[in-house]
Amino acid sequence: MPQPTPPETSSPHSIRLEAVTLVRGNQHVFEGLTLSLQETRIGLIGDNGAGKSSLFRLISGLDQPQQGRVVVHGCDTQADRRQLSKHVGLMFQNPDDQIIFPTVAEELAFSLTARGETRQAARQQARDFLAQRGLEAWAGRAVGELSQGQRQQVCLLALQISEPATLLLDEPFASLDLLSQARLAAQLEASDHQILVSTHLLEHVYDFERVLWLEQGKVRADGPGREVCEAYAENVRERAAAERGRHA
Ligand SMILES: Nc1ncnc2c1ncn2[C@@H]1O[C@H](COP(=O)(O)OP(=O)(O)OP(=O)(O)O)[C@@H](O)[C@H]1O
Repeated sequence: MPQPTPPETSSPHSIRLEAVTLVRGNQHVFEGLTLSLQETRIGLIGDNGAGKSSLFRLISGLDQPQQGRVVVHGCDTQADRRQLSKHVGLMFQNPDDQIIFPTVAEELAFSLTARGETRQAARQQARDFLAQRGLEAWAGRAVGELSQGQRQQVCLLALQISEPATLLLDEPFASLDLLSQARLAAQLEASDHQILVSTHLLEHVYDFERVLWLEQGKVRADGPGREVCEAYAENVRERAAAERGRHA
């Protein structure tokens, strides 16, 4: 008997941008960008304004392209919006853009109610999830009284509890102290999710199997983390030296 063709959603890690044009304000951020992202660990690097956050906004369905399409694990981000949260979760660069609820447990529970859990079950699961990580004391804490780095941790926990197949982490190390950075790096290494990380701290993506260097909405380099990070760092050194020369 012929076997049915498996749906595209069965592909474990598959994100495709097909000839995507994105305009934000009056800025053409991407023009005809085509990308296939299947590796388990992918880093995004590049100057401020290169398009890293915009790429995450497209993949998570927050922004829609003016042309082309974005397909995440078989879900078209425009046509299948309701399915998308199962497949992809975005941790914002600024936790205050993500957090809605006054307490940590409520914020985590929201990730579950958004996926159909009852409020009571979601609250209990949130408390259990925190307790499993030795963070039971955080459950009732007011988010507004946490530090920026702690709020970032809450955002990551809120993503992890809902277990999307792909995590998009926008500068997750930016506000963390060194020990917290090391903890997060170890956590990411141990995770079996597909994880895309945008960062200016190159050491955190240096060993990734794939890193994209974005420059003004285009892919300037794409390859193993070590090669791409070294090429970008060299380019930055050259530009900094040229600037020093001009000001001398
Ligand atoms: N809310 C917005 N409205 C209009 N244009 C925007 C908006 N946010 C970003 N842009 C533009 O989109 C382009 C890409 O910005 P994006 O935030 O994606 O860059 P980035 O690589 O994430 O930068 P950073 O390293 O500073 O976070 C920039 O030219 C920026 O001016």
